[in-house]
Amino acid sequence: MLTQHATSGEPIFNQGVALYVEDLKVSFDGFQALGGLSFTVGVGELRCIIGPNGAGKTTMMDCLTGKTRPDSGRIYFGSNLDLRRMSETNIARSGIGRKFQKPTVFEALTVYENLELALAGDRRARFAMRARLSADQRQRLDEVLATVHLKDERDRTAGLLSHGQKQWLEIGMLLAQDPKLLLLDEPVAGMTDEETERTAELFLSLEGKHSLVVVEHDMSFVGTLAGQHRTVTCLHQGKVLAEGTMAAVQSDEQVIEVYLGR
Ligand SMILES: Nc1ncnc2c1ncn2[C@@H]1O[C@H](COP(=O)(O)OP(=O)(O)OP(=O)(O)O)[C@@H](O)[C@H]1O
Repeated sequence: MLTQHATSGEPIFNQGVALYVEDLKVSFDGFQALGGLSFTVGVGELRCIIGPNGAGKTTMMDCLTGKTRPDSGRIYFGSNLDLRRMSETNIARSGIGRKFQKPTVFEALTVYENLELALAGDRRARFAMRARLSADQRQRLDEVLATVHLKDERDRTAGLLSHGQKQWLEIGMLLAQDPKLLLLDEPVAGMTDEETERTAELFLSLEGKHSLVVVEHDMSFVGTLAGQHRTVTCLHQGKVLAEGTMAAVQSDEQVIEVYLGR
């Protein structure tokens, strides 16, 4: 790890680590939401984070995006960027995209127009016109449409999409900006079983091209994502309680005690 870290620019992934979190602590009015959280996510890794309500998952995501400032600890993106010293804007520009639980697409615009806005980078820019896109950009959006299963809905008003399709559109809006790290907060909440399955396929198809951190309570979805080999991290009281394969975490006595139940 370098001793001098930058506060803007692109992450350098020369050590195979996309995200490095060490001993992160956050308190709200004396209540400790994160109590020494440490974990790393590899470049191109798909990592699921689970844990009971109040475990600190959202607070952790808020620290990664600069929304919440930790009291102490370290967060590095790549080997060079010190996220604790970066503004929310610079963190987003460096390639960290976050999707919140509730979709926030522009309902009155078409699917394609939503993607155009995302590509423009500034979601307030309501005048991003199709004609202004370069051939490369149009190709990129076509690829995104295919990736998020919305090719046939391209000219549909976003407000008319199903809940699952709106979630995919929002993921597409993130992908339009080609983030290196995607943070996804309860992405399948409220989805039908079929939509959930397709979302798992989508995330698995993104593995390797992006690093993904998925916070989710739906254990069957987490099981599909984790398969036999990927790492799952279980948080409890603002710390890592257990980390390992799905099978290992699911059979961990402490995880059963505080989260999965008997
Ligand atoms: N702004 C805040 N002010 C005070 N307490 C907060 C604040 N944000 C979070 N907390 C508390 O910190 C703890 C961790 O909350 P957090 O939302 O990070 O948990 P979580 O793991 O995301 O839970 P859930 O699964 O319910 O979303 C909770 O006890 C919560 O009440």
